[in-house]
Amino acid sequence: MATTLITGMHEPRIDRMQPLTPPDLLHRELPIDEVRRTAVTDARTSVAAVLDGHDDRLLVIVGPCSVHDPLAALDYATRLSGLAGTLGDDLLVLMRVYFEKPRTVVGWKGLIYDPRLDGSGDIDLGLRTARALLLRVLDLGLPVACEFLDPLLARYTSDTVAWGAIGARTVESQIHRQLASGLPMPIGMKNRPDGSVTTAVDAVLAAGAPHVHAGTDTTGQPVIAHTTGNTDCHLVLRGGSRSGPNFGPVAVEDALRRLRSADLPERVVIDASHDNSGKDHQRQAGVVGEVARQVESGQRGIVGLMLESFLVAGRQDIVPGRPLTYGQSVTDACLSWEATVATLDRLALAARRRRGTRPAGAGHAVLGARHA
Ligand SMILES: O=C[C@H](O)[C@H](O)COP(=O)(O)O
Ligand SMILES: C=C(OP(=O)(O)O)C(=O)O
Repeated sequence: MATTLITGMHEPRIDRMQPLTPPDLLHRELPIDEVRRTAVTDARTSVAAVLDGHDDRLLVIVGPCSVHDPLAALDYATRLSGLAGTLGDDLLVLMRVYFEKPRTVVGWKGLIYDPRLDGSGDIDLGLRTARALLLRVLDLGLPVACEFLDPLLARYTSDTVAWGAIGARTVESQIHRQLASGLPMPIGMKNRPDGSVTTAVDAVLAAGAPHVHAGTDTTGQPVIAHTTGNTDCHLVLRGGSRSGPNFGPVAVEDALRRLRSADLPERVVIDASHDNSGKDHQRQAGVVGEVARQVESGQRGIVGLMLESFLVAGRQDIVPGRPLTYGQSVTDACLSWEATVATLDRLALAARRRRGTRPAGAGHAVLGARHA
């Protein structure tokens, strides 16, 4: 399909256009059967229950910064599904299976955009590879988390996803807030890269409201979409380039206060990576330690954590002609598998200890309330 060129266009800055398989054809080629569909629906319900405080486990979204090698991702998923089962009484574990990378300037944009990692940009192959991997991860019994970056691509994979993110670079975009308002899973809104939490609170409010927007249906046909609003949206604290980390008790209380003032449920997910760790993977464990202390001292506003983790610690550059280290990130630096196990054990202990603490009275009374 990728070789057919679309002709007759006179766009001076478009070199060429190629057809892209519409979502429904890809769905037919790589179907989500009833068993997987039920698993995704159940996982979304479980995530919402943790967000609402009806389930006292911690939500943990963990996995590579980006998938670049489906085999290594599946290897990781196999290990994580075992660990998720062992810790399942205390943690609700989802795997980060991220295929779209929002870049600060330029760089490799993820497996969907460039599955060969060589700039050839075969998005058709990327979507096929991504969907096939998502189905295999589901078959391991592991729910999946993704970032939704290009609204046009969301329908290719959204039926497999239990938790979605709107990233720091797009959280201020009305287009992404509209998208989130119609998506069927809970969506985490990240604070802006500079650290603005207000922008993400605004995004939670905006996505909770109904919208009418232009989009495409699963056949690729342009449509006017009328959304109902997504009340499972919530804040993700990822630190900021100007304001610094925001995982400590003061920053967490400040975020919860902002949510309360906006009449939103007081709940935050904390991203241990990005500007909370200065993108230094070794510092993620320190962030988790601090967050675990808050959780076990009874902080119920912290409903979950995000970790960037892969098989091998650190990161590597994509260099043409140089083989890549198996299981190591090609975007942000990740925790090793061994460090991940220790980190998740620590979080499970914190969730257990929190069960033994008394819920704070007035402060968290709105936990569990659904935003109208
Ligand atoms: O999570 C990945 C990166 O933080 C994000 O895509 C931005 O990366 P960049 O600043 O290297 O472009
Ligand atoms: C790009 C990411 O994060 P952020 O939007 O917080 O930079 C990510 O989680 O992959």
